[in-house]
Amino acid sequence: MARFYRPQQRRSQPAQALARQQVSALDHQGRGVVRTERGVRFVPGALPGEIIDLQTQGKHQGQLLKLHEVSATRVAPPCPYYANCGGCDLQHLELTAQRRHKQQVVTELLSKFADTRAQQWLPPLTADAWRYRRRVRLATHWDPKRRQLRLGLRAAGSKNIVEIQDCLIAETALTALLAPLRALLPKLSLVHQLGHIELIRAAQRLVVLRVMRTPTAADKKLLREFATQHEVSIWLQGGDKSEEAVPYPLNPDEVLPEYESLGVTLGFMPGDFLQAQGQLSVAMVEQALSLLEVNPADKILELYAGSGNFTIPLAKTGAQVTAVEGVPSMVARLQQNARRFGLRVNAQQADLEQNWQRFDWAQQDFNKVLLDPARAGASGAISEVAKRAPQRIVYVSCAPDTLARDAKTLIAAGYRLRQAQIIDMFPQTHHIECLTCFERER
Ligand SMILES: C[S@@+](CC[C@H](N)C(=O)[O-])C[C@H]1O[C@@H](n2cnc3c(N)ncnc32)[C@H](O)[C@@H]1O
Repeated sequence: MARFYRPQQRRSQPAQALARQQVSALDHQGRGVVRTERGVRFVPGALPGEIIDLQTQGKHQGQLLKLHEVSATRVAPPCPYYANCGGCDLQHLELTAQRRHKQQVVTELLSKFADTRAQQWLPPLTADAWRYRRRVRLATHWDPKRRQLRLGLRAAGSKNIVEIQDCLIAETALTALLAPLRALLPKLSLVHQLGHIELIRAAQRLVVLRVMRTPTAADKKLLREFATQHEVSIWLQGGDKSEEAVPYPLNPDEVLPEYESLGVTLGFMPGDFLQAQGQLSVAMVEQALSLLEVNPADKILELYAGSGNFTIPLAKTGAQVTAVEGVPSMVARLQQNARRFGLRVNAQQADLEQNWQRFDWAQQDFNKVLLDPARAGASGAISEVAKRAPQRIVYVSCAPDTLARDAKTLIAAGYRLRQAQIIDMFPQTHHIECLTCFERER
């Protein structure tokens, strides 16, 4: 019989209490950094300058046990679910300090990974710090014995559901639906086959139910009554279709939902990407166009275009725009949105991490590029962009670590980082959105 080498199971380290430790910094995930005698510990909830007791967890984590000296930037977290939910993991830090921290994180990562710094930091672009999210994903669990529904948010880094009556970062138009949903869902025959539920507030209010089977006629009747009573549009996703199933409206004559971009109203589908905050998204698009200094003579390549949030305002300036997006249905929506305004946009579907030689659109010249990738960044795409040597590049990022990695490629290709700016899209959380503008020097 064949014999295989079996590596020994790594022993987990026993937890240890460490007294009176100094917190030296905040890391890019908003955790306090403590340099103990036996290595660095990352402690959620701890702030720089504080003296704390902590309990070690695993190899590098720590749990905050007691505060001895408290930072002047600490505030009482207003959310009643703060201790269990973990979603708004910076709400114990005063708002201006949160914004300062985010700028510092981007500065440090750019310096560490790209050996560069912004020639100019613009003041953070801000809007409401609470009640700002226009999209909330709720988890559900049905206990058939007790006939009880759990409806809430998934605790950070866990599958546990934290039942909530309110969420202080979600728009009230969405949280107002929590109690009515709690009353409705147990009446549905498919309650035990419910997945997550998404609440969206764009021009309309939407409730998107992930269901593992098609609702019965009685379910549909209840859902329609709910839709009328609460003035929401209900969409269903899943049923007997695949994971990738596109949401479909409960009422077949439902119009396409809409959201606001800069000076335009655009159509989208519930499964499409939508920026977290409405008002700030519009301001961000305006700022990106301003940094790009768009004019009608420009030939612009826009990458990770979604349903056209930046594309349509770009094309409205009279510039020639080629917009590339990976998800085919979003490309179709982008084309629809361009037609809505009688604009000519060269909308293309492509996986931007593939070799660009095979893409016809990539063989043209562009003098400016705007890109807004997902958290993974644009490691393959950014090299292709650099090879084409556009004069100016505006990079919108929701992950400063991948931004810093990609910035390294641009700096090596002869670009300088002219401007950077924090977009405070996710206040109370460690998540960072940031605008950067690169210019070719040589
Ligand atoms: C942060 S969203 C930005 C969307 C749009 N700019 C907006 O403001 O609504 C990133 C987009 O990149 C797309 N995407 C992610 N990876 C991609 C890839 N490898 N190739 C092409 N598109 C991709 C996603 O589908 C998503 O629409």
